[in-house]
Formats: sequence, structure tokens, C-alpha cells
Amino acid sequence: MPGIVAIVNPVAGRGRAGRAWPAFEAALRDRGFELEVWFTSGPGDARDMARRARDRKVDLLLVTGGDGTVHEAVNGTGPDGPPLAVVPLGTGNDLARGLEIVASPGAVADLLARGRRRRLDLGYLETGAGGRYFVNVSGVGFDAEVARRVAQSGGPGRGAVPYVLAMLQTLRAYRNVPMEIDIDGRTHRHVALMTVVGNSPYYGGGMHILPGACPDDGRFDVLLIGDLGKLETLLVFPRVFRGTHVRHPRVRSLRGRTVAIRSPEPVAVHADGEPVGHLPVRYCNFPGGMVVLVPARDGRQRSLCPGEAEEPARPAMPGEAVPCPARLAVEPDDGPDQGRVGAGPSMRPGAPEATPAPTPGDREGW
Ligand SMILES: Nc1ncnc2c1ncn2[C@@H]1O[C@H](COP(=O)(O)OP(=O)(O)OP(=O)(O)O)[C@@H](O)[C@H]1O
Repeated sequence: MPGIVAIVNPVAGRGRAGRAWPAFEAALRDRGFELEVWFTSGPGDARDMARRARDRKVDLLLVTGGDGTVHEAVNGTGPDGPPLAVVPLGTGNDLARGLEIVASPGAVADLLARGRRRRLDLGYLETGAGGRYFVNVSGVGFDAEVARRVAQSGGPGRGAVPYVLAMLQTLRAYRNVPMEIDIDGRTHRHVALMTVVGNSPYYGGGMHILPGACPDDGRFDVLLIGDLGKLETLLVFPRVFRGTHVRHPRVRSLRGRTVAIRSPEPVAVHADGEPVGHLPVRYCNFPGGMVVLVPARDGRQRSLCPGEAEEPARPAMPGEAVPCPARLAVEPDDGPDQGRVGAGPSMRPGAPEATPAPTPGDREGW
């Protein structure tokens, strides 16, 4: 039967979600909302439950937990699932942070009563290990190694402190790697600390990694972080919390609908902080692929994009003309000598060919 289904991950936020949930449920019932509550009992449950809720055509899916729970939920619903409302009781809560969703029972009851349904872009990536959706940010290289270390440290509960500790451990042994990054058919080559692709500005529990990211513009923000040395990385890192790292001369900000990255070396990839395999990776965006309740502000429609006061009149599905294919083919890595990224089938009909291989002098240290 349609209605509201609440998926609650009781261990999110190191158990905060389970402890706080009864107050949220009471506030919602007091305001007249009827809901069915499903508690997860382990990894993967939120995905399976979200799929079941989508199949039942529920009116609203209330996802209670952190970014990992939201990540699982969208991987259960896929694009154009039921509208989501997030109760941010995890550790990092980076999606909610970008949308200014407040974790109090009253604010969540207001969100359901008066919030606006907004279509946000849903990212999709595919590595040799398979494909998945992501809501915030994916990274390739250094931050994916950090994510792997954080995941290995075990159990839910991420956030900035474990991230910073893992980052310092990773930095000791990490070597920058050559990467080829193809954005909408144009190839960029560099020796990289890491490359970041995302729709939302925050990750890692409040790091403002993509300060220009606009979650409903139909395009990814792509950050190319070049050949920084260890000391330089340590010096630049604190700037990530203010978003000023993007002004560093070895950092480039780009945008695009489709992105492919490869390297001759086995480079790790993460999606929303979850390790998801190694290069090569291909990304595409489902513009407007998820509907999320965001707080209403004084009856005005606030823009979710930096630098825009009011929401511009975007079409409901801004990028419909460039859909993601049902399944992306990832070719085996045949190394940089092939001269270009994405030499296999294009992700979209009529996409321009990648630019030819540069002369050795253009290769920025390859
Ligand atoms: N009942 C459960 N017991 C153990 N693990 C669970 C359970 N339910 C879900 N999980 C796992 O808990 C992980 C962590 O949840 P989540 O990411 O939402 O919280 P968090 O790590 O505290 O927050 P954030 O991701 O915002 O930092 C999820 O990836 C999920 O697989």
C-alpha cells in the first residue's frame, strides 16, 4: 500500500540514529503522518528495502542514517524512484549538509509538511567491478585509497576524524599516478594526486571538496588535483574545509556530463566514500534522476547552486537529451600508449571523439 516508508539504519552515527529515531517518529506522528518503519539489520538492507518500497510505489521514502544509507537507498531505487526525505543522523551527513537539512524532530516534521520536492542529478559510475549510483562525490586516486583504509578500519561511523587519520597514513606511502580524464569527449592528461567527480559539494564529513558543485545543473563538477608533493598535500589539505583548495595552481575545476578516467596503473575508485574497484571508470549523470525533499525558505525557491540567489527556471529534466545508457561498457585498460581515453564505444550517440594523443612534450611528466 502506498504511503510513507521510513528506512532506519540504527547504527548510523555510531548508534545515534537508533537512539534518536523514536523522537523523530513521535514528532512525525504528532503532525499526523502515518508511516511504516523498517529497521536495517546489516549492510545491503537499505538497498533491498528501498527497492521493495519503490516496487510498492510508496509516496515517500524517509531515509534515516548517514550518506552510506542514502547511497544504499538510491542503489535500490535507481533513477526515478520515490521521492526521498533524508533524516541526517549519520556521522558525515554530507548530502544533507549541502541541502541544509537539519537533524531535529521538528525540522524533519516541517520538511515533510512544507518541504519542496526538488529534482537532483544522480551520478552513475562503472568500473570493472560493476556499476552503481552515487549521490555526492566519487574520487579516483589518493582519496579512494583513504576511503579504502577508512572502510577497512571497520564498522559504521566515518566523518572527518577517521578520514584525517587515514589520510595521514595513506600519504606516507602514496605515489601520484598518471591519469587520462575524458570529459564530454575532450581528453586531459596529468600526473595526479587524485581526480574528483561529483554533483554535491561536500564529502568526508564536511570537506568542501567541490565548492562550485550545483546538484541540479545536469553536469558533474570535476576537480583535477595534479602532481602535489607530500608536504604540499599536507599544506593544501586544510583548505579543503573552506573550499579554497580549488585556487591552488595545480588544481583545475571542470564540468561535464560524461567522464571517463584511466591510467596504466591500478588506481582505486570510491563512490560516496565506498571503495568500488579500480580504473578504468566511466561516469554519467542522470539529470534530475532523484527527487529529494529540501527545506522551504520563506516561501522563496532557494537555488541549490553557489552564486545563484533564486532557483533559475530549469526544465524538470535539464539533460534529458543526453541520457545514461542502461549499461555502460568499460573496456579493459590497454595503457596510455593507446593514446586516448575512452577509445571504445561512446557512452552517448554522436559524442565527439577524444582528442588525439599529445606529443610527449604535452604529457606533463608522463
Ligand atoms: N543494522 C546494521 N548493522 C550494521 N551495519 C549496518 C546496519 N544497517 C546498515 N549498516 C551499514 O552501516 C553503514 C554506515 O551507515 P551510514 O553511512 O549511514 O552511517 P555513518 O557512517 O555514521 O554516516 P556517514 O556515511 O554520513 O558518515 C552503511 O554503509 C550500512 O551498510
